[in-house]
Amino acid sequence: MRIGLVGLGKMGANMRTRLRAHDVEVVGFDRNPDVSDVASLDDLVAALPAGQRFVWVMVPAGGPTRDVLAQLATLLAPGDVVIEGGNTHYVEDAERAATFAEHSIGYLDVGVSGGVWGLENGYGLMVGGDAATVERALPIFDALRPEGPRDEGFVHAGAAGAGHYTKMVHNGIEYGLMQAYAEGYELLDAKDIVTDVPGTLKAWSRGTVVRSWLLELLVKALEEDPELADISDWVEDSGEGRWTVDEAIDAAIPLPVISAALFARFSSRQGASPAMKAVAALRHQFGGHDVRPSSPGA
Ligand SMILES: O=C(O)[C@H](O)[C@@H](O)[C@H](O)[C@H](O)COP(=O)(O)O
Repeated sequence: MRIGLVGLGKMGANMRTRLRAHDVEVVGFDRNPDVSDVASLDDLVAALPAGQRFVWVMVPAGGPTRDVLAQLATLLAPGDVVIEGGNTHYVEDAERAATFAEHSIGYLDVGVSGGVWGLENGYGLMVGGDAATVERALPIFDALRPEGPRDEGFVHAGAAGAGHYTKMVHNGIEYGLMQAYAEGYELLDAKDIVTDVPGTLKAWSRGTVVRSWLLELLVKALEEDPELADISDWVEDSGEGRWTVDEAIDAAIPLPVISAALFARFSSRQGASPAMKAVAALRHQFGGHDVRPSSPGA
């Protein structure tokens, strides 16, 4: 089997390597000529058999993905299939699938988890789209997913959008889990009677109820930098957590843990908190309680 792969950044380049190692021929295109197999998207499309093409798109979500999909819509032929593997907001998928369907081009949305470790461990895959198209693409998914039973690492989760929806919820859970481990780490670190924090976390990685891959990664991070001295406390977010919380609000489903984890990231970016200044000012107003002077620049 031979497929096209658009986007050869951190994720796409590793996926190309894994696909090739599993006997899937890959024609990769990236705007960076140093990593690209072909000079243009047109060349990628020309290198694949018309009507049987699979083109996996792995470029940043939002504008870059939309641009590539718009170009593919003009280049592909009936029978071809587009697989969109970025961290796209699921609300975009149904319309895209319908637009491609008007040209008899298949469209699958795929949530891809595993980060830079996916090359070695395989990628967790969550797929949305129609069953016949998913069936046709199974050899690609089988090459990318972890070794072992297909249903432990791959799911056809439902209709168009279900792949990105399930990845969104997965990422919301990821926010909550990371926050819980991080808070536990801080509490351990603050206690003088606990003299081996990294050792405690490492010990938890086998046998305990809270063992997990994220915990192993925290142990690894502390082995590399025991005080996390080289890492600032600023935490970005790429949108998945916000979409998860938006979705919960729409459905009136309480998500206290995931929301708190999202808001903790926002707090991480505030040098000084206007809200907490206001709380201190109010305590001072009604109770005459002491306030601390602000430090310069805060
Ligand atoms: O499952 C995964 O492999 C990760 O979730 C991956 O997709 C990526 O690292 C996150 O999207 C980062 O998301 P935030 O920037 O929102 O933390």
